[in-house]
Amino acid sequence: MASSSSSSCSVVTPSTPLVSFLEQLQETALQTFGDSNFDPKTYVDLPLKFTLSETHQAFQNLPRLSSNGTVSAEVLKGFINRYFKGAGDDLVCWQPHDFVAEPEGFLTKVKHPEVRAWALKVHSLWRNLSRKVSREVEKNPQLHTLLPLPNPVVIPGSRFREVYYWDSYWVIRGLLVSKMHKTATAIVMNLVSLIEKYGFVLNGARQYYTNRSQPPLLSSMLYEIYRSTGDIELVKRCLPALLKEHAFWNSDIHRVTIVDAQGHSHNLNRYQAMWNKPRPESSTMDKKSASKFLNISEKQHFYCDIASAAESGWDFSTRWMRVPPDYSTLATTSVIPVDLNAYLLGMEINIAFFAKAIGDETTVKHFMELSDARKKAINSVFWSPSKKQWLDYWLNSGTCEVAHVWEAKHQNKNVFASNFVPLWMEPFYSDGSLVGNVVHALKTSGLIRAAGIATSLTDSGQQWDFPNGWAPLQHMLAEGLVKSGSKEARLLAEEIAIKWIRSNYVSYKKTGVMHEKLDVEKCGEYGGGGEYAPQTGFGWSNGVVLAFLEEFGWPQDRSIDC
Ligand SMILES: OC[C@H]1O[C@H](O[C@H]2O[C@H](CO)[C@@H](O)[C@H](O)[C@H]2O)[C@H](O)[C@@H](O)[C@@H]1O
Repeated sequence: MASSSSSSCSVVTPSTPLVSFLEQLQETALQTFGDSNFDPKTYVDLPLKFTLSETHQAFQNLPRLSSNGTVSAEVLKGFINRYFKGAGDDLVCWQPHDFVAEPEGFLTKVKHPEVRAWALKVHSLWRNLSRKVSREVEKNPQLHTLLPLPNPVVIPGSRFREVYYWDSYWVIRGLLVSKMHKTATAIVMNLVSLIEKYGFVLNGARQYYTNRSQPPLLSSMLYEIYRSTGDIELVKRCLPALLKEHAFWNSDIHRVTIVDAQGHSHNLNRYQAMWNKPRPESSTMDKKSASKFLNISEKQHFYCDIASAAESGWDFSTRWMRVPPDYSTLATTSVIPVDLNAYLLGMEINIAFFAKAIGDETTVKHFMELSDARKKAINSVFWSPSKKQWLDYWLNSGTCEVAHVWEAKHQNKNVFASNFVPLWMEPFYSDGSLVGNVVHALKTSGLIRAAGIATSLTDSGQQWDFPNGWAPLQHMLAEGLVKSGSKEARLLAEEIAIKWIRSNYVSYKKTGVMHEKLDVEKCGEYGGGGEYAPQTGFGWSNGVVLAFLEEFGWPQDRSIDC
């Protein structure tokens, strides 16, 4: 069965000759080196030393083995050394000017000496993760898939050697705890520069990420910085870009109309990449996964659904599969996701807030109306009165309906941490009776495990599923609970934060590094699954540990061990 969706996936961003060539190199490298320890992303990150045509010519002239037409390992290694710099060599290490080893007023509520020493270590990791795009990229952009950016960046770490959109939100939350307001502001300005150039914030700052975005949290980054600096000039500078980003997310490809049980129409949004080919950074894998589809349009749909899952940040998860855990039934563009619509509600509320701050009443009125409408849509389409949480909504497959008629059976009854993300948004966390119900639903959901909140209840082998726990999910849910002002909700948030901090601490002590994701079944163990080896560094994990320690502190007499 082809992955089908109600969308045509017909909007496609053109690829560049450089990316297409590097994909060819990636394919050859897989044939030559084999798939053990093979990371396809390495090859599309290689900066060229000479022009593309010289490099291409030399590649075509490589001697092939007469037995099977491939290139020998020795020849290919020699070619790569001669014609390419190393992956990541086009970023230079950078020492942020606003970093100090122990900032004044840093984590005053952390009294436990070991935890405090570790928190200072985590704080110091900003120096390891800070980079500047090298001048070379600006001078010769045609030799690099890395995109030039005006300011220094903070990267997630390891294979993620460029800036990422939604990761940046939790990096900024950590930087604010570290009193690094300038670095935080520089990150926002980089993302604004991407909107000015491409019309939206890219998944990451690479040529091969220009076909999709990621969960839209730029307005929330700006909101947090403004709350801590009061920098109104920054707000004025960023607001036009936010309006442009809002238009991007509400354009035809992302917008879906649902007619609810009472006959009211609601506009909601979905993820949809502007792409119908293998993702260049994982091209060899995507081609293999799509090989079961014989028909070209089925393949194109499948590729679009893969790239759209990457746009969701949840790449990959049973959330996007019509028949979980069968990866070939991925149909991301047929899902209206709860979390995306919660983020867009946040964006609309934030834009109204910024417009108010600068005295633009017309924009305030327009965005208040939009946020009211979205709140109603979230209640009508996603809310489940019996499960007391918000459920993703499946669109009918293979239809071209302009408006979809809501049916209860299309709500995805499976439990995901994303079902609770609306609680992170003011209209929901400030509703006292709703909060009580949602807290009860979360407590009994099965998601809260020994070492944090699980992503889902399905162990599919995909990284955005059980038993993995991800820093952003712990943070959004815990912060929503705290903001509700309910005592019971705060206690639950604190329980989640304590488990998460302990597990991060113990895994750090065992391995000497911070991890991208953790196994919530086993305190102190990092996570796994998915298409690449577990990564370390790690931007959002560091940010969430610092944000949790700032909110909850750590008393001297509380054990930090698992
Ligand atoms: O190379 C495979 C995929 O990797 C990225 O996704 C994962 O890492 C990101 C950076 O930490 C994170 O934002 C995302 O949530 C992770 O799933 C990348 O974003 C994908 O586009 C890419 O295909």
